[in-house]
Amino acid sequence: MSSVVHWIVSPNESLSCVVRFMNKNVGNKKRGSSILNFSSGISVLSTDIVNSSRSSEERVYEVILKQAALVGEQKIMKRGSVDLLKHSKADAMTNPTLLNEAYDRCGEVCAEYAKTFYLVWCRRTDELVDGPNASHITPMALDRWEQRLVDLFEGRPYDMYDAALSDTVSKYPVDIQPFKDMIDGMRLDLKKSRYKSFDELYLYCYYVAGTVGLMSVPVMGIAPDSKASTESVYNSALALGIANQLTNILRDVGEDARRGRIYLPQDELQRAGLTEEDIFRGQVTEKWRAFMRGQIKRARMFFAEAEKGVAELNGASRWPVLASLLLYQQILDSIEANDYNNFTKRAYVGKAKKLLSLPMAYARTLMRSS
Ligand SMILES: CC(C)=CCC/C(C)=C/CC/C(C)=C/CC/C(C)=C/COP(=O)(O)OP(=O)(O)O
Repeated sequence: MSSVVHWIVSPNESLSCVVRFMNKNVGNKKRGSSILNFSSGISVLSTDIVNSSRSSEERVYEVILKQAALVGEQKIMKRGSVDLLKHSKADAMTNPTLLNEAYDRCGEVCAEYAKTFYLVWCRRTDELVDGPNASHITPMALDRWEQRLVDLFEGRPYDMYDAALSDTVSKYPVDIQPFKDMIDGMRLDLKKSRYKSFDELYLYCYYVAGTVGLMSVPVMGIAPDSKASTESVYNSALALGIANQLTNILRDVGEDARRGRIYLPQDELQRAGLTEEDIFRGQVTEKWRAFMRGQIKRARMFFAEAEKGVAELNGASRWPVLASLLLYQQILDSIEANDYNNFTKRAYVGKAKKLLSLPMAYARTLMRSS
């Protein structure tokens, strides 16, 4: 059995969102005060890969504001005692047996693939560009996938998995934008294998992972007694996605280079006196260690930002989120323990450490809620 804890966000909506830990393989602040600070001193440039003069962070913050507004609207609707379920967009799935089966199927997918954290729709999107058929994937296929997304948001799911998500988005204040942005991330991945600056890399991390945080919070819910602004909670959720993705990137430098990809800011590599050839050669030098120290420091800053938001989530979500944060963060420790050899040694967190993270996370969430 690979998983010790299997957490489901909401008891009956059992699964458009599932967190799994312990897999055998797993080797009212406003913007400006937080995320911007992470990158300052490293590089906040206005280089934009989406043909706009806005910086990536501004682009992402607009999505957060839209999401926060949606939560506000839902509160007003509830106060006006409108039964959201009665007005559900998901007319196609009024059959509860079918719907339960749809959620069960999603559960099976999670049980099969999830290592740390998992959303079925995200997995399927990722599979399009990273799965066995990835070499045949075209921008047109991604366009069709996006149309399917729009359809399911409008209550016209295409299959069982879509039906579960369609049901969930009809019941929670979930905005479609992060989902669309994730597909944009896949489009980007098809054509781009280098990142000029951290600003470019940040946008990529938002597309493929920050979006996951934004999709999750409306379902997890913010604690009713939370004093934090909705934006600040979304900001932390975004930070967790970014932190996880940066960690993933740092863990997989060698593996990615063997696929001809370098997900590291080129300007920072240059400043560290490193060339692409150094990465393809994969030698751990003093320059590489110094560069990696800076990258790890930045990833940890995003984890710290994320942690601030955990206490603001609904009680049931705090522990699994914090546990997943602590687990993933330890991959950074493991890169250090490997003396920064992320070319040929895979950084992973051992079972004992993983097991220990669970009660630690539990104790910390108890301390916060008391
Ligand atoms: C902190 C607050 C307020 C809320 C939490 C919001 C959430 C749930 C954010 C999670 C974001 C997330 C998990 C993004 C995915 C990033 C990522 C790199 C996932 C990799 O997952 P796996 O594929 O299981 O990992 P491995 O590649 O290590 O196997």
